[in-house]
Amino acid sequence: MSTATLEVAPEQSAVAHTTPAADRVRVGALLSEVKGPLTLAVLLYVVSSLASIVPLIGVVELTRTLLPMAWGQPVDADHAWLIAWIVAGALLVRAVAQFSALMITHLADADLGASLRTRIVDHLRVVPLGWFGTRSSGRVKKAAQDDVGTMHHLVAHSITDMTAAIVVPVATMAYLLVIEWRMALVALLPMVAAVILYAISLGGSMELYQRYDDSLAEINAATVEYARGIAVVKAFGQAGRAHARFADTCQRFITFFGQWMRKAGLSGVLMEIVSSPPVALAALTLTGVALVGSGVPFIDVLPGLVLGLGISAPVLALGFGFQELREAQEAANHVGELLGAAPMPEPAHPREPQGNDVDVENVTFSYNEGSLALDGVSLHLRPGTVTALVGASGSGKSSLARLVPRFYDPQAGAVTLGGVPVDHVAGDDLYQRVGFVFSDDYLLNASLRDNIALGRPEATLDEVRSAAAAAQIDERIGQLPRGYDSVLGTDAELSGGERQRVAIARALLADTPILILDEATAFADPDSEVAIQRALSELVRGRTLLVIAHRLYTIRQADQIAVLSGGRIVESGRHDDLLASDGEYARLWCATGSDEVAPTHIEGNQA
Ligand SMILES: Nc1ncnc2c1ncn2[C@@H]1O[C@H](COP(=O)(O)OP(=O)(O)OP(=O)(O)O)[C@@H](O)[C@H]1O
Repeated sequence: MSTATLEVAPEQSAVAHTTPAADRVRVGALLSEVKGPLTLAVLLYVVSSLASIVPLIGVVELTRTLLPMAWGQPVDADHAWLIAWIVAGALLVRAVAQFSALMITHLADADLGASLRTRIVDHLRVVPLGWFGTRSSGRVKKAAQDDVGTMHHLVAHSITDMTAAIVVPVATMAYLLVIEWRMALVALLPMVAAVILYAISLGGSMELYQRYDDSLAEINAATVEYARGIAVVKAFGQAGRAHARFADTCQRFITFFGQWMRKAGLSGVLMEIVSSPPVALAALTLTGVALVGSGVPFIDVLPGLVLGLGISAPVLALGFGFQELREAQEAANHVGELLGAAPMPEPAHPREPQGNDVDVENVTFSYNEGSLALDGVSLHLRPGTVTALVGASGSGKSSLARLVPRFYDPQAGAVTLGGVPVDHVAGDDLYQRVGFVFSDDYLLNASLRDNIALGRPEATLDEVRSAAAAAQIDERIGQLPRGYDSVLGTDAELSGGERQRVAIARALLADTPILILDEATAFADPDSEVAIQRALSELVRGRTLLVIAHRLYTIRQADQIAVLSGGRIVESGRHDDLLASDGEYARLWCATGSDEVAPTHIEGNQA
């Protein structure tokens, strides 16, 4: 391995993580769609590589033809011209073949990049909404951007470079063996030595590469953590400790890298030295002189001197090629992992819900094979009523709420909408009936008008404005320099509470009969609590609302309160009845709810 190949690898491999075996994808499988153009490019590179040797052979043959001049003998001028024309022709063929091959590989790369990105984006449309968590945007960015970029180098350059690195030495060797086999063998020696040293430096390298990737990932994570948390750690007077942790991580990497260099570096440096042109030239010159001294004609030694360098020089290119192949394999694994995410099955024969009753029937759900997030839960949401889910942190409120818009499918039991299991309702139909405002609600990098009209792109500006007015955000948008045309993040920045009101305006305009709301979201910004509360009162009117309640005082008037504990509904009823029964709700109320001064609350539709 060359020292160059040991230099800091591209960033993308630094954040690599171990891919589950099931999701590993061979690079070849990803490249299969550009197999035709790549094969053509490789063939053209074979031609170009062979053509690149011709001028060197031409020099030898020209010398052979013109050598008689040195002794004052006539030369065959026609033959000399023929060689010159063949050399010129070969140079032309080489240029055309190389240019065509590179054109083909770059076009194939563009096709492959577009196709992989399209496959990734298409696949994101069918994965369950629950797949999109905190890590998902990073994973998608890495696969669609970094990993597809890594494939670019392989497709556009490495495959052709490696073709040349194999064809040139093999063809040169064949030619030299025919002319003077001893020069051929000496020319081969540096390559053999380089390959042995490369194998030595590769010993255990897969494990070392993995450790290298892991170490870089650790440094990346430590850097991000340090940069993100610096305000907090400084405020708590712990900047020194945080820095020390970061410095420790770097030191561990330096120690590991030093050990690796000591182990693999020496053979890497030796490999570079033995495959370098001066070493090969020295060996060939000494051999040539010895052969001429023993009576071999100089003209038979000359080809070895002129072409011998071409045998060992490509070893480095092969080393780089293998390194790039390894990185492409890593990238292919990440892309495969993303494309392997199980899609949310769409019903083959969708059914139309009859009405807007939501029934959760004896549902059991877990995120993984560990503990159950929901255990035998049943709940009925009557149209036009407000149901609140309450319970301690981790009791399963969000999990239950997210089953209705099919973020996940339960392992047992069913969630039905209008009498039809939600997994039998077409996705578009489901989202026209069920809307949600969750804490991680995302506003697009688009105009406020487009953000609000997301669910109804055909809505007029007046409709958008009246939804915004009901959500108590119209006035604030009016104050922005470009009003409803303001683009978030470019023309306008909004506070957390204001963003929430935009999300509520969006839900209002989408006008779904069923709405699921994370109340913590709605009250994220205390300053705008009253404004948001007014917006919510609009939202509730005439709709079925399922609210994940964190502040009990806000849901005292709810039509139904379901109390969750350890993934089970342990109580349900209205506020007064639940208090009277002196159970879990009464305990929660005493612990939190009754202490609050309630400026506002969500009114039940039937209250
Ligand atoms: N994406 C996830 N992957 C794995 N486990 C999860 C995931 N989300 C939640 N859980 C687990 O499922 C259980 C129920 O969590 P859930 O978020 O539904 O509770 P919650 O009552 O909404 O909590 P909180 O009030 O803190 O938001 C918890 O044990 C939680 O750790």
